[in-house]
Amino acid sequence: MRMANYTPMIQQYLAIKAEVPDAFLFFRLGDFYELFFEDAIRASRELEITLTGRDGGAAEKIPMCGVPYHSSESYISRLVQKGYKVAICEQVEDPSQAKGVVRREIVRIVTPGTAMEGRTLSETGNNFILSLFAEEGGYALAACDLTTGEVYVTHTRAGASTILEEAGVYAPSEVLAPPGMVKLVEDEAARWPRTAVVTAWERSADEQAVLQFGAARLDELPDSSRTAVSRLLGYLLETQKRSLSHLTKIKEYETEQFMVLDPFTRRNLELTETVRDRSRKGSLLWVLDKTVTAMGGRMLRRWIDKPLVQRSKIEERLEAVGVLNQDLILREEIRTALRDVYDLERLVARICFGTANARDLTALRVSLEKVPIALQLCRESQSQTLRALVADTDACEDIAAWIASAIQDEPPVSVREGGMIRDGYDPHLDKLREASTGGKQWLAELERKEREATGIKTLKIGFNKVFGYYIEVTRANLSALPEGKYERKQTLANAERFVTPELKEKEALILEAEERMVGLEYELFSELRTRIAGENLRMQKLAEVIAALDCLQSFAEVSAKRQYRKPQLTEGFDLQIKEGRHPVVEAVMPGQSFIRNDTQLLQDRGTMLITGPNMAGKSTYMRQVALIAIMAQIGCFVPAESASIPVIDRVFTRIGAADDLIGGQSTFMVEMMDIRVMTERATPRSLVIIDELGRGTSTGEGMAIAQAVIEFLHNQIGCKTLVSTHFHELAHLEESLSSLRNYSMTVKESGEQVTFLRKLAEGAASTSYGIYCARVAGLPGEVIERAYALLSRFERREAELARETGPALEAADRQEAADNRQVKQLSLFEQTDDPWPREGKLQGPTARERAAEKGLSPGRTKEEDTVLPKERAALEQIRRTELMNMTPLAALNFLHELKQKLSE
Ligand SMILES: Nc1ncnc2c1ncn2[C@@H]1O[C@H](COP(=O)(O)OP(=O)(O)OP(=O)(O)O)[C@@H](O)[C@H]1O
Repeated sequence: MRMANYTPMIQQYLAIKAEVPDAFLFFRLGDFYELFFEDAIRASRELEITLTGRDGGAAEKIPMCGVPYHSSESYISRLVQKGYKVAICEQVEDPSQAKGVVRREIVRIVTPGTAMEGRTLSETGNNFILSLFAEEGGYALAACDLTTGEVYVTHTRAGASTILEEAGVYAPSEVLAPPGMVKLVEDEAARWPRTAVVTAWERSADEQAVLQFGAARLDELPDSSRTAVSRLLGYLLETQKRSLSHLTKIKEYETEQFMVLDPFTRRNLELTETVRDRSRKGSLLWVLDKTVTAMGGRMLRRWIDKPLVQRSKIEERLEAVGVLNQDLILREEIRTALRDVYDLERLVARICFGTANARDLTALRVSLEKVPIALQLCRESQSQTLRALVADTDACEDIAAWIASAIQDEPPVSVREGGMIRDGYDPHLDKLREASTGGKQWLAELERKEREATGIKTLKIGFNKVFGYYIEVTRANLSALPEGKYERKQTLANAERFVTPELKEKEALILEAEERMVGLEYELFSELRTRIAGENLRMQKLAEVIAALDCLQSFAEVSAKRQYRKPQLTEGFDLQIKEGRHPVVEAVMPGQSFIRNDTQLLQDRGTMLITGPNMAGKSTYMRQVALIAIMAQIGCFVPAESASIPVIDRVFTRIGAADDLIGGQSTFMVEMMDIRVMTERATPRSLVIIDELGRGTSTGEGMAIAQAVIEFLHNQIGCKTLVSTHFHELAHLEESLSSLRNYSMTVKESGEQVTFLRKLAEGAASTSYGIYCARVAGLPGEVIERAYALLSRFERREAELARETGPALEAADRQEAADNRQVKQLSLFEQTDDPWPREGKLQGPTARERAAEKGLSPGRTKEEDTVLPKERAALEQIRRTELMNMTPLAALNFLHELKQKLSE
């Protein structure tokens, strides 16, 4: 690009654009923001706006597109929502005063993590920007929501995966990372619930950090956390280019202070959004959220994201929920008072940011006026927790009074056109107002006098922006106007407009008063806004109390509405639930149709192996146990008649296999990686849930892996474990693993009909009803009959074979297991830094290989010798196919293929 040829303005553009190569530059030109060159081409595509060209001094026209200044916000937020950054470049001097090109500067860079308004923000969710930092032996994370002023920081020695896992909990929209970590973060971010822009960033703002948070506070933080905060602030200041006075408080926490829930578990349990369409509806949050304030809604989500592990803290919450649950009137009064409380956190942030208008101040006043009622209700309540929560709370009544005395009840949106400040607030403003009102009276009087003097009844005095005040006379009456005194200003179709020296003189006075009034109002408003901004810490504290109160009442409300019961927290091992229900499945089912089930995970029976056909309710049951534990630890009542829950340090789930295809890895590989993480991290205080382990590989291998994993969890870790499997052959484990118990989801068979009872019973299921499911899915009778015939033949063969070779095989297996268990299991889940363990390590010898070594042929039975190979293949295909996951069309195609193969 040859700069020399460009006009001075384009040269200015290029110089500014060089400062922000990774952002769209919105370049202010009069009433438009213009984009040029590559930015224009891309923006026209992204925003669907017309691309034009402009002469810029070079031979070819420069690509250009633009958006009007007054509607720019929606365009900016559309780009930001798509993950782009937008730099806003304004004219910073009065064009009429400028010599040469008007001076322009970037006044703010809006990025996904720093958007203060627009569609990027949801009212019920935070918008976090994260800063990660790594140094030898430690990792730190600082998180900030600029719209609410929250800043959190944590650090860990546990490794990158722990900090990345923690990062995911924030569902950030933007992450700053040291250049060396960017790739790692991007890979991890692919699993997060929302898209995050990852920026390489290393510039710190150490001095500003001291000013912002105080040296003493920063000194308390570990070095790595301090750097993460400082870099975050550096980025915020560089992009926002303004005061961030609402960022004052850093909240530090340890990851171990909360129950650990890895990203898979969060998703699988559908804590805040569903797996299928990522909607809030259908999630645990959706059921539990009865909050009435925006900040309560956000806090509830954080509570669900981070269940507590400190029993006393959980019990504090449960105590308040208990009182509010019992006392309907108190709960209703609190809800009513809170309903009128606006989003204090975001109001305060806008006030500090300097973007709040008079309506925001009114909203703050209305909110603050309701707060004392809510606080008083808590103070007088039976709940120790509620009383402690509000004990030292400052209701900020003085701030409400300031606003009440200054701001009109219904002020305009604009802060530049007056009409915001009350009479009596400022003597000078009152004087100007009097002058202006006096002037208007004078005009009315003049109109009356002129009508009298001329005898023209329709004569009137009006105002427009170009000519100011004028006297208007219709054409028909012009002749009645005396000569000399009236100066013609404007001619309309059937009227003429005049001015008189007297009118001109008064006009100057009136307009000057109005201009000064508007200016003065803005000054008074800004001064008040700044004064309130200075009190942000007090208001942020209050907002937090209100949010917590809202969450507690929300738990109480939902617990009362859905007949949840208070769980008993314990320090022991045993987890017992009587008549438990799944909170979400129950909520979407009509009436009382959800079938309740008990759970007993005790010291001597801590592993439940659940068999049962597809659709019997195994997954629902296992999730229900995890959700009840989580609900208890966030301090909510639980959907059960009674529940005794030991504090659980981590819930690990592996549920469902179809939707975890990341980076081209097979579902099975993903499953094995998850299992590896689990074997590394689970402790005796963990709850492990594994659904359909090993279904992604061949039956023999799948079963072998399932058994090895169950044995490992049972023998090496001793955690509470729920496993569902379609390998009903695994039921024999009950004999060798002392704490394992078989359960099944019962079904009722009558004739050819199978009814799912959804009731858990002790003992294993005898069959998996796969072919029954195939029938329900609509496969033709011919195939079903053939499948049943083959199955019974296989079962006969199996029984015969077991009689013939069973004792020898079992003895060989037992011997081999005894010899190799330790070695194999350890190599299977060997701790390694390699995130993708090599296949050899994962799989171990197959049943077939082992059998071959021993000269046996368990994988190739007599059945295989008697059944035609193509029938065998077809049968295997039916066995492996997940019919319930198929569309009717896919099932039909599948059938068609089968039939073709069989008739070949
Ligand atoms: N306790 C219950 N009471 C009433 N309905 C239930 C219950 N449990 C499950 N269901 C219903 O049964 C359906 C199937 O349950 P679930 O997915 O848990 O079965 P599953 O045994 O895990 O089957 P699959 O192995 O095919 O995943 C659920 O969608 C739910 O509607």
